[in-house]
Amino acid sequence: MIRTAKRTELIEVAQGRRPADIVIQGGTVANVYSGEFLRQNVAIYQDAIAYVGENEVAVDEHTVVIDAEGMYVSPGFIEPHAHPWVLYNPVSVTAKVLPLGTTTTVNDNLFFYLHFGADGFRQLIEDLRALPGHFFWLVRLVSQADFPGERDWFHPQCIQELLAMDDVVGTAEVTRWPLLYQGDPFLLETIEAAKRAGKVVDGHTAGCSYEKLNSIAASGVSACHEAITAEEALHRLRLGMWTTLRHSSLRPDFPEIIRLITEKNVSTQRITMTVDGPHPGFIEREGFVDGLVRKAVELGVPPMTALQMATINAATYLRLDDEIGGIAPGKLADVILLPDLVTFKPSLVIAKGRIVARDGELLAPLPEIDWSRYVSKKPFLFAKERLDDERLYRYPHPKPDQPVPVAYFKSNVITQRKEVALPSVDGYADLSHHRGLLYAALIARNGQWVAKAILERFAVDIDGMASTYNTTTELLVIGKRPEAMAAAAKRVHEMGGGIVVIDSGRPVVEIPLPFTGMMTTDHSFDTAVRFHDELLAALQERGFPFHDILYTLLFLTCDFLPGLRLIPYGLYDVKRNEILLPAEKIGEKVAK
Ligand SMILES: Nc1ncnc2[nH]cnc12
Repeated sequence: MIRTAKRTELIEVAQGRRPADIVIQGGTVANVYSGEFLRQNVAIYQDAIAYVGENEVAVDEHTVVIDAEGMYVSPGFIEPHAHPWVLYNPVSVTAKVLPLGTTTTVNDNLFFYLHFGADGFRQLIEDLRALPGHFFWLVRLVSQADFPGERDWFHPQCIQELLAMDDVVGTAEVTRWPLLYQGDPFLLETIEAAKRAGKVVDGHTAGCSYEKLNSIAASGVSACHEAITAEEALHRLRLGMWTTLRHSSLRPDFPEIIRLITEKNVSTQRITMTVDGPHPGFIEREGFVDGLVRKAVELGVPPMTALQMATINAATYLRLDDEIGGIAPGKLADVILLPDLVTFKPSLVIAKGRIVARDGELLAPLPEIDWSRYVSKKPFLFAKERLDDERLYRYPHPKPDQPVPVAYFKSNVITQRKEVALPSVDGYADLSHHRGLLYAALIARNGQWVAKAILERFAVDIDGMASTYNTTTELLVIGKRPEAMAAAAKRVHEMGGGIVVIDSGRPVVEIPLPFTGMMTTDHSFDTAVRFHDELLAALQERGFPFHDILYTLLFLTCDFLPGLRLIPYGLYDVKRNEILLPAEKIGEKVAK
């Protein structure tokens, strides 16, 4: 990491021979190394901490002296597993969470890499270096929905070149973890290379048994955030993995999982926490890492332990503890002032030695990003009129005596295969007598294929909606009326990506997402919150029975969660690893 303060100068400040830039006086320092709270002064010089102790340090007329009487002085929070694309974008989410005390985020690169490749992603890394706070990356090794050419796109050389960058601290979660279990050579070689480069290997072992976790640990995975019970978390801890406790909008699991600490009496040294890319409304109402600390303490975790998990533990896992994660001389000056250890809402945030936020207000300037670099000039490679063809959305059903596999939503993101007998009209399934069944189609943005499914228990009364917000970022279209589905799909096509809901022939929700089809280019976080809240309300009014619509859309097209999914190869049964209905080529017959 780059530090501008020279060590010789830090030594001079520590000895009172050079004035500090910032002095925080009279506060109680949370020493996350020793686990003590100590009444001490902290001196900052340029971007680093120079002194922590009881002495008065040298000041001059330029020194900012902060009276921290009655306050706790804590290291800035670290989010070790962020997904900066949930309608918000890297800039707007940083603007939101920095004033909440999160001075470091470590971010998944999935959609940036999928859309821009290694060169474009490198450009984005450079553009985002101007963000206040620290913005690190984890790089994906595979996508979340296999597609033809995936292995060429995620080329070992590209990945290894990215891993050589200082901004990249490791490899990102491999959601298709059975590949690791089977010892996939590309993954194992890249993991080995990452380790040789001193980087971490983030994991994603949802639903993995203790026995199978042994193989995953053996493959080199160093952390996992997918435990949903205290027992599962303990398995990961015992097998030497850094265990990241998750409390997210999709899975607010702390009340259960925190029992790892409050009941099982384990060492917390290798436990960290994540909000795992929550939807914007969740951050608005529950906070970010501050919210995790608050919740953990509310559930009985001692405040020091919660602070350690949110700071030094994360930094140590990330191999950044020589630079960040604690308040000590020589470390980068990421410091927050907390009026109490209940709300954990900082009144002042210092990142890299600069005051970047006060009382929840961002003070630091945001970088001017030239978004036109990242907004595709041709988000769809076919004319929108093609989307009028209703056969794109109808499910083929040439043999009415045989049942049709239906994806039944058991929960927000888990589906179950059901076999349903349906009538057939002109070779297509007729859903008109089955309230609750919907058509779903995933249409390639290049206009070459469409994958189809029938859904149950999504939103019974939805006429039509379309969304590039899904893990393929292709055009996902859902509804009970093909003409409304076509209208929604065409509107998303016109917007160059986004989400549209059509009811009774008119749009009731329109969310433009020109940045990869997942994000706005708006620097205002409030815009993302408004979009999210409108979408969830519109869907719930139309029968959506769950709490997190964005994750339902995101994962309907993934290839790793049970049971039926729409992926570029077709309708996919994940457990059986079987394509039940191959994607149709969109030829002259279907789309003229
Ligand atoms: N696996 C994942 N992919 C995309 N966004 C996410 N947010 C949380 N988990 C995610």
